[in-house]
Amino acid sequence: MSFNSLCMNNLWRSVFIEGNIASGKTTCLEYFSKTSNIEVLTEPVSKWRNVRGHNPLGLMYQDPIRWGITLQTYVQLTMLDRHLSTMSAPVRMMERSIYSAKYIFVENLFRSGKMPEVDFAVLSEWFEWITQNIAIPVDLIVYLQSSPQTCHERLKERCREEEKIIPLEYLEAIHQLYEDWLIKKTSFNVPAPVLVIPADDDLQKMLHQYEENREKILAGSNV
Ligand SMILES: Nc1ncnc2c1ncn2[C@@H]1O[C@H](COP(=O)(O)OP(=O)(O)O)[C@@H](O)[C@H]1O
Ligand SMILES: Cc1cn([C@H]2C[C@H](O)[C@@H](COP(=O)(O)O)O2)c(=O)[nH]c1=O
Repeated sequence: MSFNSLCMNNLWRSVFIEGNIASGKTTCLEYFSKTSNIEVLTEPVSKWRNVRGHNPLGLMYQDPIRWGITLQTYVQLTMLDRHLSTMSAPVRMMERSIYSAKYIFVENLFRSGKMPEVDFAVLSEWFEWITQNIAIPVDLIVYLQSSPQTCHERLKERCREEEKIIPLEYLEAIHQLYEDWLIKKTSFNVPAPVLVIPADDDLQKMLHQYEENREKILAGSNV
């Protein structure tokens, strides 16, 4: 689809790229960032690692019961900021969303007993207020569906300091929450159609899959 036809038909599209930690989201976005007329918004992980000299991501992994609420409050704010920023191209591809922050990561902390009930209640009130009062545009969710084992391998290879202590079981829990949300659709509201891309393959095969799905992604449609 050409830039002109997208603009003329007022077809501005917002696509979330979802998936487990180290499933390949950033790599996928880097690939599409080479395409003109696509705006790519990666996750603000650098902010989560450094807010005014503090590292809430690192603190959360060290002591989730104490610092989970701190990280997740900041994740929610920075995601909302990303969602509400003015689009600079007819297609926006954004890494994760305010939805996955809540439905996957906050949920996982709470279910695993690592977030006190009062912290979960306060975050939930914030989340519900935001999503009921502020329009968050989304046309399509692309789910990079990878096995927790693959993610574990890639995570070790990437070697982000804060994540060195993540065990396979953590990735399995995140995987299950993603599957319940986006595949089985049994846990939470899914705010847009879902396009599933299997993501265990090597890089070359993944690039091929991205090409095969390019038109759907540009059109913001899973059919
Ligand atoms: N298809 C792939 N095969 C092998 N390694 C990959 C593949 N895609 C990404 N990687 C590597 O795995 C690590 C995590 O990828 P990344 O794109 O950062 O994942 P995410 O953004 O989902 O956390 C990086 O080191 C990246 O180079
Ligand atoms: C959205 C979100 C993320 N995190 C953590 C999980 C990872 O350690 C990083 C994000 O890295 P990725 O390679 O982009 O998956 O942030 C979190 O703890 N809570 C969240 O809501």
